Amino acid sequence: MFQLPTTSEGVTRGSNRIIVQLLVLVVSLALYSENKGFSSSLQQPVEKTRHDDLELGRIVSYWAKQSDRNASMGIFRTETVLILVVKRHFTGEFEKKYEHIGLIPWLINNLADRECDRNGYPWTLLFGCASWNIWKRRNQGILGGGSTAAASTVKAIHSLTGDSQRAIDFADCSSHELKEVILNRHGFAEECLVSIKRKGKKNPLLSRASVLKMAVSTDCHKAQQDFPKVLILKPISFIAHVGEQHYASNKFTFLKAYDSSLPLHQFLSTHSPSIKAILASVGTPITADILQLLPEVGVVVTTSVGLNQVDLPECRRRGIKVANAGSVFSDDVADFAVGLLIDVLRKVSASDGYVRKGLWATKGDYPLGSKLGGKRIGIVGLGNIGFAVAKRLEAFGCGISYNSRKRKPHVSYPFYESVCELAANCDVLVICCELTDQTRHMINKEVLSALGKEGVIVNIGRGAIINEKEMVQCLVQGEIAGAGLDVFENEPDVPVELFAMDNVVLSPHVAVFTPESFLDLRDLVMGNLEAFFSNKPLLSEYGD
Ligand SMILES: O=CC(=O)O
Repeated sequence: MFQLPTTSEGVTRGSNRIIVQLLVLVVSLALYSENKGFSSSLQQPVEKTRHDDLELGRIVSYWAKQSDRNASMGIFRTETVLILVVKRHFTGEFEKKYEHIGLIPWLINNLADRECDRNGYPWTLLFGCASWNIWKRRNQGILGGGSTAAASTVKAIHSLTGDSQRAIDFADCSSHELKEVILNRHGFAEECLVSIKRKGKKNPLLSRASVLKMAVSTDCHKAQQDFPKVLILKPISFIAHVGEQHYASNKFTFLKAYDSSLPLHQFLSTHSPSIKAILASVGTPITADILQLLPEVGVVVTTSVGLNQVDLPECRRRGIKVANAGSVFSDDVADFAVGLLIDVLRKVSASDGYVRKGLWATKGDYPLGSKLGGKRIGIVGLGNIGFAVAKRLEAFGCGISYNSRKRKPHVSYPFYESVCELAANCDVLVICCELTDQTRHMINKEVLSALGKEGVIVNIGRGAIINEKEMVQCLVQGEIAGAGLDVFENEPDVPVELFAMDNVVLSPHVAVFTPESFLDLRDLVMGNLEAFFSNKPLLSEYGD
């Protein structure tokens, strides 16, 4: 049975009821909130129910799903905070079960009060959930789980959102022994204690809630000032996708240049002493000019696999570490590459358009596509992604050969030192390499001519690896058979000639993105930043 750490049975039962109400409320909230607003019925006390461990597990599981779904649909995003408090013996099991949402590791790392409570109850954190909106609307504190709960919750809220005002608003509760718990057990600042004592003397009626507010205010403010900053220059779409609350840490805070009205130059100069790291996406150039303004930066963490947006030589010169998205996208992007190839060969999109336009009935059958099995595939760049593409196409019965900077000693596929030679011996080229000075426009007219009239090119690397003008010309003149393109030289601009071609399949640089890979990316990004701030090796440090 799930129990609360209170001194008497009566209080325990009372607290249990509040927790149960809270749980039911949040589950209801998840159900009601989608496009419906919050029903007033949510404010009614709910019937007392017995929740054993199984029930608790089910609720957590339900919530985990809701929270995933809502994060990916962008409904709750920053509005909802989940704070879980589980018995100590739960944690190992939960850690495994819910590691995909990163919640339990977050709790374990971030909530300090994991030891037994002072009554010796062998469990750790409080279970509670809340939505800012609903609590703000009701203007009511929620914390019925005792002082430990109150303090944990407030700390968690601050850590999750990095927003002390929210934590303070939230803390408007009347819980027992807050002062003792917050000041002594949670290590709030000494000056805060002094100030509270002074105020308390002047006003003996000073509420516990005010004490908590002051304590949190001082602590949060201090903590926020002390945290080193991670600079974000432009909005990163996948953070919004996963939900910004999943990017909180007690080791650093995010500093968003795009939220400031200051010109970038001025903004960077103002904050440069506290900026120790940069988080950048694929569309955010990290140039020598920017790095020059940020002498304290020690790491650039990117949300992309490709690093062509980062001035790598300048980072090397300055001793700045660089971490990329490692292999989190490899499977998704490899699936997509195979999808593009099948689409081009078997004319999936083209015949879809044919049916939709009603041409099947009027013009008869659509021209047949060509078989994938047996095709000779040339992989350009046999890294994680190239290898994943090769494995998949091997399973379709294709023959694989490759070109890479170097021959891979443990790979049995035939290796071609020259990409032109590879093209001459293949039916399909799949571009999986990085964009560098060496690979820019590596796929030119000569390579495409070597690929030949029956040849197909698939590009999920970077647009500029192909000389786009020459490729378009080859397609227009029928010098190659088709193309599957996820990336382009000047995104989001796509050569208009391609729009009319049935033998070309286009997608808007999405090959890497799935909600599932975003969650993995979140863990990797946070892991890299946390590692940097703890002086540990980065999880996906880029080395060439
Ligand atoms: O294109 C996307 C990436 O490099 O991750």
